[in-house]
Amino acid sequence: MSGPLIIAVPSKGRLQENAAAFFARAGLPFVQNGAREYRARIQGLDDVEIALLSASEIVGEVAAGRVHLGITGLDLVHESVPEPAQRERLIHLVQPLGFGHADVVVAVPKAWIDVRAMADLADIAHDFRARHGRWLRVATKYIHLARAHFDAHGIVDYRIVESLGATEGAPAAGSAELIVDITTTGSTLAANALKIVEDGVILRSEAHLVAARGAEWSAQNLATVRAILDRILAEARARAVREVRTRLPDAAEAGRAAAEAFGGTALVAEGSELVLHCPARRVYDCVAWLKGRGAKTVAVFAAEAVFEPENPLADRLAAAVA
Ligand SMILES: Nc1ncnc2c1ncn2[C@@H]1O[C@H](COP(=O)(O)OP(=O)(O)OP(=O)(O)O)[C@@H](O)[C@H]1O
Ligand SMILES: O=P(O)(O)OC[C@H]1O[C@H](OP(=O)(O)OP(=O)(O)O)[C@H](O)[C@@H]1O
Ligand SMILES: [Mg+2]
Repeated sequence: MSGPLIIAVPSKGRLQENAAAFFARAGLPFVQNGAREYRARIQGLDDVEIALLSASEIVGEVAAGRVHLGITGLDLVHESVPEPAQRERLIHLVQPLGFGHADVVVAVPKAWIDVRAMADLADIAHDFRARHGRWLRVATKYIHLARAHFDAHGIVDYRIVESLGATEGAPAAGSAELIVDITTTGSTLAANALKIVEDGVILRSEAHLVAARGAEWSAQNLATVRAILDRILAEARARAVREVRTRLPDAAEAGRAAAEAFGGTALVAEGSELVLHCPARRVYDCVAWLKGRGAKTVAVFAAEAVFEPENPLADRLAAAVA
């Protein structure tokens, strides 16, 4: 028998709650695995093991092929495996998850009124060195992302000061002149009197489900991952549709026309019975249209899951790890 499918999920920090909620929504709730706090299981799936790690450790585990799947931020994926060809070879992006949005940005003191774009920063960096006899210092934990962006803008007169926390405080503390860090609402930057440089957005990040191309994927692991992705997709599809039920004398004809008009699907259109799946955002247009055709009672339901025969996420993943 092959080993379990291992999924690494953030155990702390910004992504933890959302990651657990994401699996729970798909009907895949975590249950604690006895006394081993850093391990959990998914209820009902015996051949899955959840490894609870920090978001940054997860990228390393995925890149090394020690886990099959992981949830982590795109910023960490790019920072941990900066070289594009290598990243492509090691990590398959299964799906963006719609949470954990954060931009990696270059930010300078608001008081630097002459610095608006990266080009201004290049001028300042050069002058700074001539004037102070030392390099401009950039505080960051995104060392590779910062270097690549500075390179791309032809900035060479600077030095990176590695920061492991409270990076935004570095300029005021005098340990660096500017920073590269993530921001979401901008409030931490504002509180520290920093502003984003115009072309200083290095990466727009979001939490992703990622797969390890270098892990050992047994046929059983692939089947399990397909079952998991089936449920994830079914939940996402369900959120996007409403089920509309009614009776009409010409249900078959009305079903065809409604499906075409609203971009939906007629699930049942026989005799006088009509069951439609309609995009959620168009559901009331669809109801009005059915009433216009003579429908009396029209009932609208939210679906819990909508399973379809095809699973493009699982197909792409299988191809990526083949
Ligand atoms: N303010 C934020 N809003 C939304 N997502 C964020 C925010 N800050 C960070 N993230 C995302 O969550 C990831 C993990 O950040 P977080 O600060 O939770 O990690 P951490 O637990 O501090 O990790 P470590 O201790 O390894 O640095 C980030 O890399 C980013 O993708
Ligand atoms: O733009 P904002 O909405 O203000 O968010 C940005 C801040 O959030 C993150 O820090 P976090 O609170 O996770 O603390 P940490 O640095 O200890 O990880 C990030 O490192 C920024 O400091
Ligand atoms: Mg943080």
